[in-house]
Amino acid sequence: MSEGPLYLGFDLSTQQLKAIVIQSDLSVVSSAKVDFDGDFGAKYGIKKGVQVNEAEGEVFAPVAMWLEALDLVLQRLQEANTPLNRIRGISGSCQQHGSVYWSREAEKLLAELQADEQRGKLVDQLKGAFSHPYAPNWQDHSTQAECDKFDGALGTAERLAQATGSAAHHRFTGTQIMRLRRKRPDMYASTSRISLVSSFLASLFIGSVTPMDISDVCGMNLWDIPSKTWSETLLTLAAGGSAEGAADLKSKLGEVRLDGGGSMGKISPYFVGKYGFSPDCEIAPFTGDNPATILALPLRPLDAIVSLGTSTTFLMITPVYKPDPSYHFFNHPTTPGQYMFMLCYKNGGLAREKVRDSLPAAPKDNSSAADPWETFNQHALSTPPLDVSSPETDKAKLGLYFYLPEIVPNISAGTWRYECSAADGSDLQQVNQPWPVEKDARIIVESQALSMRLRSQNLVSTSPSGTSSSSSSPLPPSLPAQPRRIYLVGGGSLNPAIARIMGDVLGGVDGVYKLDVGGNACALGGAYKAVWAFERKDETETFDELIGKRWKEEGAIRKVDEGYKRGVFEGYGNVLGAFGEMEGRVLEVARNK
Ligand SMILES: Nc1ncnc2c1ncn2[C@@H]1O[C@H](COP(=O)(O)OP(=O)(O)O)[C@@H](O)[C@H]1O
Ligand SMILES: O=C(CO)[C@@H](O)[C@H](O)COP(=O)(O)O
Repeated sequence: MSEGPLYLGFDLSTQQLKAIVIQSDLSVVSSAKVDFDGDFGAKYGIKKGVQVNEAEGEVFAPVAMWLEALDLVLQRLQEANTPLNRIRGISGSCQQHGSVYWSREAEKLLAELQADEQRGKLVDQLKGAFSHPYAPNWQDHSTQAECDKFDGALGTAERLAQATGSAAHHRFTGTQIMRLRRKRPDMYASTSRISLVSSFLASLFIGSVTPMDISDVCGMNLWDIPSKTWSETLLTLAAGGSAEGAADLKSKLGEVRLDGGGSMGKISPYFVGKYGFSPDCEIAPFTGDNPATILALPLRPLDAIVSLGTSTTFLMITPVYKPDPSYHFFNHPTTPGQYMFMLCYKNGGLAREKVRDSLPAAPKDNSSAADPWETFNQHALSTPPLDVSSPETDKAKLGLYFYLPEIVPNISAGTWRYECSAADGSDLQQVNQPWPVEKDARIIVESQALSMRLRSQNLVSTSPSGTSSSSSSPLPPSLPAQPRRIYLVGGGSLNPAIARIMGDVLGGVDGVYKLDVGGNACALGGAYKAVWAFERKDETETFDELIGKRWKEEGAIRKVDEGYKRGVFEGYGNVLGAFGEMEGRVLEVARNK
C-alpha cells in the first residue's frame, strides 16, 4: 500500500452498516461491516434490521442501534489495522426515504461530542439528541391517506411526478412527516431538525446537522426538481395547511446542498480522539444508497444496474427528465443536468427468500458450508423460460409474488398465478390450482425481471443523445431495443441462477456483469464519491471524467451471463403485454374490493 491519502465510504442500508476504505487509484484497502440482526437483533428487538407494527403498516428502525453500529464498524476497521489517520475524506450512502428527528438539544450535543471514556460512545453522548427514537423505514406502508392528499395537491399524480420526480409513495419522506406530525404532534413540535438517513450519518461525522443531498432529497415528494427549491404547496400540505406551518417545516428540513462534491466540514474531535482520524479529515455530502450505486462504476447511458439487496431496484442514468407516476426520477448525485431513473420493488430479496424457504429440502449435505440457495438455483435453472418446454402445447406461466404490499404496482400483499399463450400472450387466464412450488423459483425471478423490462422499455429504445460519456455506443440496429450492459449489485448478485434469468429476460447486448465487491457496491460508490469530492480539479471536473480515468474494468467487474440470447429474449417479449395485463387485472380486483 502506498502512503497516499485514503477515502472512506459507508453504506447504512436496511440490514447492515458497511464501510470500505480505498486509495486514490480506487483500489480497496480495507472493509468492515455490522449486521444489525447478528450484532444487535436481541437488544433492539429487530428482524431483518427493522421493527414492524403490523396493525398500522408501520416499519421503522431504532436510531440508537445505528449509533452503536457506527462505533462498532469503526472499531472493526481499527481492529483490521486500517490506517484511519490517513483518511482524507469520507462520504457514503444510506437507505433512502428514512427520516431522523433531532431534538432542540441536538446541535449542542453534537458539537460537544468528545472521545472521553467517562462520557461513553455516541449512543451515550447523544441520548437527548432525538425527539423520536425511531426512523421510519422505506418498507413502511402506513401512509395511504397522506399519499392520496399528495397525489391531489398539484391536481394529479402526473403533475406531482413532474414536480418532484415521483407520484406519492408510502415511503417517501413527505408523506411520512405528514403522518407523524398528525400522530405525534408533541414530538413534531419538539423537533428542531429533520434529517434523511444520509444527512443524519454525515451529521454525526461533522458534529452538526448537515444539509440534505441534491439527489437523496428527491425521495421526499417535497423537492421541486425543475425549479431546484422546496415546493411551498407540498410543504404546506405536509405541515398541516398553514403558511406558518410550512415555514416551520422548511426550517426543520434546512438547506439542500446543490453540489454533490466538495467539503461540508472537518471531522468531529470525537472520531479523532477515539479512532485516530486526522483532524484534517473532511466530510463530503452523503447520498442515498441507490444514487451511490450508480457511482460504483462509470455508468454509461443504456447501461442498467439491477440492485439485488433487501429491495430490488433497477437504475439507469439519462439526460432527459421525463417523469411518470409509475417510476422515479432523481437528480444525479454528482452531475447537474443528469438524472437517475429508478424502479424500486419491496418484494425483492426477502420475497425470493420466502420462495427459497418454501421449497422441499434437498437431501442433507454434510458440509456445513452448503449454499442455502443451492436448491432454489437448481430448480430455477432446470425450469425452461416461462416453463415452456414445447411452444406448441405448453402455456407460459406468469406469477406475482408479493409477500409485502408492493410499490410497482401499488398492490396489497398476495400471490397470483396466470397462464397465457407463449406465442403472443393471448388467452390470459388465472390458474386456480397452484403449480408445483419448484417452478416458483424461476417464475419469481422472471416476474421481477419482466416488471423491470416492461417499465424501462422507453428508456432503452430512445437514442442516448446528449449523453454524459463520449464512449457510449448506440445499439446495433439489427438488435431489439435493450440495455447495453446489465450490472448486478447487492447481496443477490452473488447468485448465478438469478444472473442467468436476468440476462434471459432483460437481455444486455454486451452481457450481464457483477461487481466484484458484490454486496458492497453502495459503500464503494460512497468511497468513489469521496475521492471525486476531494480530488476534483475544480467544480467543472465531473465524476465520470475523474473516476472514468482511474477505474479499471479488470478486477472490478466480472461477466456472469452472456445477456441477450436470440429467441429467448423475444420469447419474453411475446408475453410482456400479458404480464402488464395480469397486473392490471389484479389491480382492478383490488380496487373493486
Ligand atoms: N447467494 C445469494 N443468492 C440470492 N440472494 C442472496 C445471496 N446472498 C445474499 N442474498 C440476499 O441479499 C440480501 C442482502 O443484500 P444486501 O445488498 O446486503 O442488503 P441491504 O443493502 O438491503 O442491507 C439478503 O436479503 C439475501 O436474500
Ligand atoms: O426505498 C428504496 C428506494 O426507493 C430502497 O431501495 C431503500 O433505499 C433501501 O435499500 P436496501 O436496504 O434494499 O439497499
